Amino acid sequence: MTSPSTAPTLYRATYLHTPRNPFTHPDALDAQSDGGLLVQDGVIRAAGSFAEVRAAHPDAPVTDLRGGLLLPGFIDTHVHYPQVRVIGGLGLPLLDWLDQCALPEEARMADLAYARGVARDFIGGLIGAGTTTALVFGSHFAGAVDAFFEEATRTGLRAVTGLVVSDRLLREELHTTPQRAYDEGRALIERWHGTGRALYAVTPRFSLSASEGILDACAALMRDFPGVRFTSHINENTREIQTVRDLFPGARDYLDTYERAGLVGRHSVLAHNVHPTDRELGVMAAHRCTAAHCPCSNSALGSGFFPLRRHLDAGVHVSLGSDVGGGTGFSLLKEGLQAHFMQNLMPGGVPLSPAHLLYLATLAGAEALDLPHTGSFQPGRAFDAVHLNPAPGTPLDAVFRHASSPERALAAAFATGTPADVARVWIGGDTVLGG
Ligand SMILES: Nc1nc2[nH]cnc2c(=O)[nH]1
Ligand SMILES: [Zn+2]
Repeated sequence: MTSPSTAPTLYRATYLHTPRNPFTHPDALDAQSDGGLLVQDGVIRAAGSFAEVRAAHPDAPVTDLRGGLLLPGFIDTHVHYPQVRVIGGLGLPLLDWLDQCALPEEARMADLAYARGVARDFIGGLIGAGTTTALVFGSHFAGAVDAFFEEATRTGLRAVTGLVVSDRLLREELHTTPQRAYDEGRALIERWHGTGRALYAVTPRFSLSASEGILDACAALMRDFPGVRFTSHINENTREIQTVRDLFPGARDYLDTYERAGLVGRHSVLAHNVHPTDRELGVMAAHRCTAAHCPCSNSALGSGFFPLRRHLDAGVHVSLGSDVGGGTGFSLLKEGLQAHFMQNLMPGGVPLSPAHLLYLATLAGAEALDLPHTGSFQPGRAFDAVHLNPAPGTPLDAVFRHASSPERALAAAFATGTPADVARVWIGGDTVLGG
């Protein structure tokens, strides 16, 4: 039995979205300076100019959002739940930062009451930045992962997450065994995968902290529960890469440590990939897996410049991640700007237009996570949206009021927008912030 329909709403706004990929389609950006989106039961039913949608739906009540910009909700494809309270540990390279900043805090997640508070801080931060879907690196503790799914359910966030598993070289209290990794993962999958908006992601932390046995346990979960997603880290830092080489002498490269276990596929999202080989890029493209680019983190931890051109030339799908707390905050506007800066500064960088940045922050994530009902404003998709409406008197407000085109306003939103400019957020048609 389907539930009865609710009344439609016609949103009137300057809106922009990328129904296509601007790296392959030159006219990918759809910008409506006076646009209309008809939403019913959380789904976009009609989209276009306000005049056109109005004419077809003369009786729908109108919500007037003019004055700001309406964008699809942001999709963050790499962000760590237990690290929200340690954002800002600047000045350390990856392995020192893990030892000194991240892992001591992650050990605190053993305490369920603590974890519940962190889950609130974390999801509040995501939604406050306009993020409506996230692939979230979970906790090493199953209770903390439960707490996360509960908070995601309460808030309405579309969340893909799972138990983080490791069995070497971290801290003793963060280690598990292959059998426990499988058993706890299985219980979490059965409880949460496909429940409401929640999906499960099998998550070995990185090969550096994983034996072959634990990677095999991850592969067993992927085999036994088709449809769960996979995420981990790869090729982030040169010292990390050398250590992985030493730990897996039989592997051709870092990717091969995952590939041999059968963990590289259409539902795999590998974060960073700052230092890939050509072989790795070729295999990632062949398996249609995604590289999650985290430019603020790569800058803060000094990991390096992401070779976007090589990914695109090889045909590897790329999405965006904030990588909180190696990253510096939840805003995908800031990540887009930092990606733009880094591509500008590196030899052979890819010039990124506002359309590229919007795509990376929205549809690219939907494609990475295989969530075709999110990521753009095409009719049939869920109404996941963020309304940027800067306070009067702010520089972004001045640009918005004088912008010569919606695309200019979009560029300014990436250049100077922050969570303070997020006025309202919807997920599946429900207002989850503001309103
Ligand atoms: N940036 C980052 N890289 C990692 N590699 C393994 N764990 C982490 C983490 O927490 N953050
Ligand atoms: Zn990470």
